[in-house]
Amino acid sequence: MSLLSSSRVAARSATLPPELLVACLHTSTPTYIGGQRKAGGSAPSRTRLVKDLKPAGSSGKLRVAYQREPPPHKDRRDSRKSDYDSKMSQRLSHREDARSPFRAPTSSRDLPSALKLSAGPHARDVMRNVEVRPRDMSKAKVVNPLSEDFDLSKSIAPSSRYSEFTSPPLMDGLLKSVQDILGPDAEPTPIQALTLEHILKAEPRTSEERAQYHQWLLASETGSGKSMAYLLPVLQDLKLAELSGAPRRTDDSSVPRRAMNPRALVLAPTHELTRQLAGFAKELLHNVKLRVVCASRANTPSRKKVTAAKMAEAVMDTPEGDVDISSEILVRPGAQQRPVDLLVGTPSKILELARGRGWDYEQRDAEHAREGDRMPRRRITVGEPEMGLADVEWVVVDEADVLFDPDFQEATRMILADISAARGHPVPFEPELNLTPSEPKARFQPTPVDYPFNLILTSATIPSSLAAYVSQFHPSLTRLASPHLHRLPATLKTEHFSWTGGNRDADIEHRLRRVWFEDLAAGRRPLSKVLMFCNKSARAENLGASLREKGIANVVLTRESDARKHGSNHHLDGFLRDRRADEQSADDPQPPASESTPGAPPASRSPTGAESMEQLKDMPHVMITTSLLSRGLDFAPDVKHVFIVDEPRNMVDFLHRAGRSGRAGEDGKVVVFGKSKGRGSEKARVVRRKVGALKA
Ligand SMILES: Nc1ncnc2c1ncn2[C@@H]1O[C@H](COP(=O)(O)OP(=O)(O)OP(=O)(O)O)[C@@H](O)[C@H]1O
Repeated sequence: MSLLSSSRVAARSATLPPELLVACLHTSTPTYIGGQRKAGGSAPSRTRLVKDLKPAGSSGKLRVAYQREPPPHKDRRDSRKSDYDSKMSQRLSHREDARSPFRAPTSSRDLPSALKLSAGPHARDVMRNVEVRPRDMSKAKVVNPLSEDFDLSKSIAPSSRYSEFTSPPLMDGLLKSVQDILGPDAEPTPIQALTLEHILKAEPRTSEERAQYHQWLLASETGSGKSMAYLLPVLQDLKLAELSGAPRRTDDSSVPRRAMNPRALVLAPTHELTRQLAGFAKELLHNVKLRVVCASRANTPSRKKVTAAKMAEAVMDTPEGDVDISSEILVRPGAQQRPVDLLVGTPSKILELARGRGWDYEQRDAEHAREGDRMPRRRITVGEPEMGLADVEWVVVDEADVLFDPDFQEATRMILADISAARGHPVPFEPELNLTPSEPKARFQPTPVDYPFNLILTSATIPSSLAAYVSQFHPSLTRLASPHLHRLPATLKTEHFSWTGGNRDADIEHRLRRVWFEDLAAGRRPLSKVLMFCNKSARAENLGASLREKGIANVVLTRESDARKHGSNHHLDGFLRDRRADEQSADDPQPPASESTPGAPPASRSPTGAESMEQLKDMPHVMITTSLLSRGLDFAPDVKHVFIVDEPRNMVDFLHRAGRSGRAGEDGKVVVFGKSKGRGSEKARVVRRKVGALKA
């Protein structure tokens, strides 16, 4: 029986007993390798598409469950450590440039339409919730694709007790900063209410409390204020400890003296995000002095990077105790090294600072090989540890589903293990992580890891890989979740745009111009900015060139873009949220709303905003990127539209891409392009149903 036959089986299943049906599928499951169909189930398979077909409940519906087998880790280990940053970029810019070995075949006419969506690493998340009715395949009902991965009922939901940023529990300085940033009437979002209630301490912790460590998972939809939710309790704890004179481990002369000695670390997957997070932490600390350093100097090759010792000295050289990462680090010989409070960086950068340059010897090995060096391949000595980790009491892993995904969890866990060792409580570290319990579920015993510091994991999506990691290694972790997790923000509208069948770039241009015509008609100024997501870098470049030819200025940003190499976020200027610009515009008089549209919302000013279509030739209002920029970045409120130009590979990526707009209660719209008629249109219909299932 071929897979076509999932549909035919489905159609005939009403007459088959379920056990027979399942057995029948299990014995003859076809397998697919790299898109090639192999006969039977005997070939060694990485991707197994059909796992089970069984009746769901009493409705008589059949439910198709799909499973992706994990990749053999060994194959990827060799390259894993080399150039982590570029791989992270690759990974984020999507899993898409390289054909995933887990892709489902897209050509087989026999496949049920739901299977024809190409499958990325989260294929299982996307696929497995398609319920197929025996008699009508076209009306397959889709439930939220992520709802099964993370059981919201096991999480703590927000209560009404912390519905205000009051003081206490928030210290005055932080409260003032929050009000400066969000306005005097700001109220905590649900995830912030949860962290105020469960993580934030109003009084300095006693020495007994300081010896007990906790783990939390913060899960809430995009744009719901998770950064502030974790920064407030961490910064307050650091300040209270400082004020109460709580001892640091490095006060003990037996602990080796090293550079920086941060008390808290925030890990994030991209340099752009680390810079934005560090900037945000500094804003929160406007009235409470603590030292925040961003460790990012972009994706420059390892040998050009600054060392922990140089950074520590540079921290001394600036009045705010802050490093200007865009300038060269000046070393002042003999400068006293004062400790840092909060360090924000990518895992690779933090490892480089902590272990010393050259920790990732495999990268150097690869460089030697590239340069034609005939030296025998050898393991290059790992540098001396430079940055002290003994004082780290807090670690936040932002975008935890990326940093604990199978490709990157090793570097992340390596940092956690290094900190534990530096704090005198080493934990076992296995480079390979097996998240699949070998024992039957009933006998499966989790293997908890007790890190000697407080750990916060946070993400807008908790896919099965992260859920499995958490259950296995942190079974007692406290789950704080917003009730809207795995949903699109309520203020984000969705639209499905159908390709006309002609030139697709022309279709995109047409839709783009409509955005601005609508703005003009409604008297909205400046004109909206648009963020476009493509699946491949080359596609992004081509689309950018095509729009430029039509007189639409745009910025293309992919992992190869030179603009990313300068160690600052200037390449994102005009698109990222910039509060200083917002404040300036608030001081400016507002232009009157168009007379032709009485009642139109007041227009806002932006230093980079175009007021007319003519200005769009010179002023980029379009940013074209891959999923590289889909994670965590807080785009400006005038980024009112997100265009998903290529079919989303999975719903996790879709949520993050779409969530760059409609943030913090702002209006936004996500436009999903797809085919509505003819061959291939079934894919778009499936996407449409899945997107519908994500609506708030
Ligand atoms: N209580 C609040 N009220 C209004 N706006 C808020 C509040 N808290 C945070 N914000 C704003 O919401 C925006 C989004 O916040 P943030 O980037 O932390 O979201 P996030 O949940 O981390 O999103 P993502 O999942 O995309 O990373 C920021 O501009 C922030 O200033």
